[in-house]
Amino acid sequence: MEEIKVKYFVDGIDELCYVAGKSDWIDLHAAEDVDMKAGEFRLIPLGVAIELPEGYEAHVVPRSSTFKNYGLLQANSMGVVDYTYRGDNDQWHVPMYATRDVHIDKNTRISQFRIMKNQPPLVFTRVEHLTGPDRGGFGSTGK
Ligand SMILES: O=c1ccn([C@H]2C[C@H](O)[C@@H](COP(=O)(O)OP(=O)(O)OP(=O)(O)O)O2)c(=O)[nH]1
Repeated sequence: MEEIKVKYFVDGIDELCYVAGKSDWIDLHAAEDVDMKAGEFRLIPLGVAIELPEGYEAHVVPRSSTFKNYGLLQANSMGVVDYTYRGDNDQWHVPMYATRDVHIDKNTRISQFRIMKNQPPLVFTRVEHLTGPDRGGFGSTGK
């Protein structure tokens, strides 16, 4: 098992828990009570900073039930936590947009994350033409 250091910014939220055999995504908790009005945007603190293993990043997405239960949409669709975001003050947050008035209790599980290997270093070379077969452009395969 990979050991990962986690700093908790507040008391009263559950510690991160890897549930073997169910899913390898790990739930994240709101670190404070949150009240939002319909149409409001808020950066909700998740109460943790995490020292990611070298060569990894984390992807943060909503739990499947978050919209149904709270009417919240993650404003950046998916959060990317870089390997370099790993210091004492690098608390994770989730940007949320409220589609209705909502109250969320501190410690509510609103998001989930997993870690992913970084892609290899890339070099981009400008060319006039590509050598691959043409697929027909955006939206060309059907309705
Ligand atoms: O949903 C998110 C997305 C990002 N982050 C943190 C981790 C990430 O490493 C850092 C910066 O994110 P990113 O590079 O995507 O944002 P930016 O808008 O380009 O900001 P920066 O100027 O800090 O790079 O913010 C979160 O806590 N939650």
